[in-house]
Amino acid sequence: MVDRPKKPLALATTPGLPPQPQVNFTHDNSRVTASLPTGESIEVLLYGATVISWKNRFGIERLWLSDAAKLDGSKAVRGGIPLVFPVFGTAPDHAATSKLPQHGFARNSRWEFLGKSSSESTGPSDTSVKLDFGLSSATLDEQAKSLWPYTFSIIYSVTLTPENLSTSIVVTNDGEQPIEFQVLLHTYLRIDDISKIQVTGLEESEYIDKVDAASTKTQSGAITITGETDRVYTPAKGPSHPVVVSEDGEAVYSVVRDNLKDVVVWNPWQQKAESMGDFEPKDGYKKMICIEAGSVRGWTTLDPSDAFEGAQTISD
Ligand SMILES: O=P(O)(O)OC[C@H]1O[C@H](O)[C@H](O)[C@@H](O)[C@@H]1O
Repeated sequence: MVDRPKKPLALATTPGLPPQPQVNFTHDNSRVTASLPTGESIEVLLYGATVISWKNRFGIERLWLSDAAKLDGSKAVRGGIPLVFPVFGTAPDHAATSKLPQHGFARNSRWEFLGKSSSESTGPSDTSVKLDFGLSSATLDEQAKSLWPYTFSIIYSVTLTPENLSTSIVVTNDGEQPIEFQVLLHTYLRIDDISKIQVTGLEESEYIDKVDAASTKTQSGAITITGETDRVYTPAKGPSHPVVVSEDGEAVYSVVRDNLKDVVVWNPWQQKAESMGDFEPKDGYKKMICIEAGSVRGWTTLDPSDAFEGAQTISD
């Protein structure tokens, strides 16, 4: 049988109104996909609301996803953009989150798909699409609820435009006691060759070096990756100052943050990649770098009825 290209889903038009932007969209029990008239596309699993694919208009994948990543809900996805909430790593000394698994429950929970909206300003060439996902104490599974018994709701929005991908999180405290949390957008960016990578935008910033006894250091110059790297930066420049990943001197990604004060830079390198059962191929560490926007040094306190919003925009 010959594989025919799928026909774009034409959205209904109403006489008198301009035609709706044409976004190709699918939604089933496990994932949501969308693509723009200009060719860019995204794929999001309901498990963890994990973005597992972001392709540019030429169909080239921008996110790294392990060949051995579990996509069936049995384990957090190794790759894409897992969402870390309400704890980064583990926090044995922080009573409220001490019982939670590494990186919390958001990446292991099944999210609800709340809907999509698309918009255009001048025509199909600038159509964008936003997908909204929800997780709350009402939909959280019993086990996670028993480990973190707060009343909350989260809306996570993934917006694709021809120029960039944005992910934003809004956490609301619907309960009667303050909530303390950490949050991180754990983005695995796909690159060609780690030895040619430079990360700029974090010069003069203080960081915690997790591979050197959590010592505090100050970045001098651009970051290059020559071994296992696991650092929590608190950027010296504001969130709108981009963190740029360059390959062979050419900027390949730029990450701008909104209300996310920290940036984690992670590459497991050879030995750690070997030790992770779901990391394939084993030399895949040469093809990825995690630039993770979040708020993970200390805790964000959310009073009853308050909401926190944080976002990142990645341009390629
Ligand atoms: O293996 P995971 O639980 O997905 O964590 C993967 C990595 O996430 C972050 O980048 C942390 O800083 C690392 O210490 C951790 O190894």
